[in-house]
Amino acid sequence: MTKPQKPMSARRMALRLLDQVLEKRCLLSEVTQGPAWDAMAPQDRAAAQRLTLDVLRGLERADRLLKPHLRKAPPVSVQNVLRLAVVELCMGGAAHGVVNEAVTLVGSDQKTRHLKGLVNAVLRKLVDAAPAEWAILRVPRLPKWLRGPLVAAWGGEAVLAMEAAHFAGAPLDLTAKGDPQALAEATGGTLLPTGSVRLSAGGQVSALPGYDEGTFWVQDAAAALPARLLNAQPGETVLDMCAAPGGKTMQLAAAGASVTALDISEQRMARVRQNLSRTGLKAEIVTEDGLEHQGSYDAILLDAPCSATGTIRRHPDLPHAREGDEIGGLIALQAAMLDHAVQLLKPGGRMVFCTCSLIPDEGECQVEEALARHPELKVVAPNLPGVEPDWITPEGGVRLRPDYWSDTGGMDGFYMALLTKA
Ligand SMILES: C[S@@+](CC[C@H](N)C(=O)[O-])C[C@H]1O[C@@H](n2cnc3c(N)ncnc32)[C@H](O)[C@@H]1O
Repeated sequence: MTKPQKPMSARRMALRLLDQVLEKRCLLSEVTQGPAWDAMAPQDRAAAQRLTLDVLRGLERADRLLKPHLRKAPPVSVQNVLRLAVVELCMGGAAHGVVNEAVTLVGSDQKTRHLKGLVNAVLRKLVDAAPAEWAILRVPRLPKWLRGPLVAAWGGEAVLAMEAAHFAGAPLDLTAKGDPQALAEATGGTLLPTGSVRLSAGGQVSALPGYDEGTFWVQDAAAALPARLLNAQPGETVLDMCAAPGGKTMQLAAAGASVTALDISEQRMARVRQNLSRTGLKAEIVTEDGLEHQGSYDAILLDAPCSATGTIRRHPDLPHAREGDEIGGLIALQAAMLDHAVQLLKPGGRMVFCTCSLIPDEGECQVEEALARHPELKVVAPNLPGVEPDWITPEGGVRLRPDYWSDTGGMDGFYMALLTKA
């Protein structure tokens, strides 16, 4: 009989995740699963995830602190041990424990054991001065593949502000199934002008009052706006054309609409089912390619697949795991889905097109081009509480950016437009 394996420690798992993101270019969501992950206690999984996110956000600073002490770059797995240790030291970790743990981690692998002395020496040199130096280094920059297009679209100053927002990370935003004021009071959160409830990050979501009863779900304040813009009415037939994991499906169902939640991915659809079951909300589930779907709806929400570059505050793995080469294909898919959604919409019906992208080709340009292809479409000016006049774009959509609301915790980058079909 094989002996059951001891669950991995949070640091060891964080290193494995960093290797997979930085070497194999996987997204964290693709690798935070599997037997080793499942075997860990929930608090260790949370700690591993937090350490990984901290290192990815601070990677540029960690490398700048390490560089003067490394004549030659060690193997990536050892670099990651050093990066993790530096980030922990600079974020207030106890020096003795952090250094010992790093040396132990390098020593436990036969291939890197010979580098224990180097790791010990480098970290001991950094222990005293690193935290103060860390604090004055520049805010980590986005990689070139993304920074270039963003500077072209929004200007250098705005991109610096976005990078500051990415580095700061994101608070925890909730959407209420019912009264948001009551949710804010029950959870001790702040009611935001757009109707979401904001809490500081770090708490255990499932321990919040009302979680088991399904009185809320986690959803960034920006991501909660497209469904509000669609303003589904009780009894209306609404298609959520890219539904998983279901944040917007739940909003539409909570509004009393008769919702069809469609997504191409069966695996992701499982999350929609879980979310609906926890919140006691109802939707018809269809697992299908949206481009093949047939039907006729009063309203459609098209939250199209995109580069997700608006979510880097919460997913700092994305700029490291991607290089932008998939964006051309995504833009073509978004346009095809928009065209198909127009066919599925009843005359007089309305549709929200949205993407969690910061790249105008996936937002503003899509709507401008759809208006040219479909003379029967018109943009309706948004009329939503909390939406500031500066956020409205020339073609009539809403542009949200991570550097907005900078004093109160920011928001994801998003684009959305409400369209009606004559
Ligand atoms: C941005 S996510 C949707 C997020 C979701 N609306 C929410 O609020 O929770 C995009 C989704 O599009 C789905 N998708 C990609 N291509 C699709 C297609 N051809 N038809 C339907 N869904 C598709 C992906 O599986 C993914 O779940």
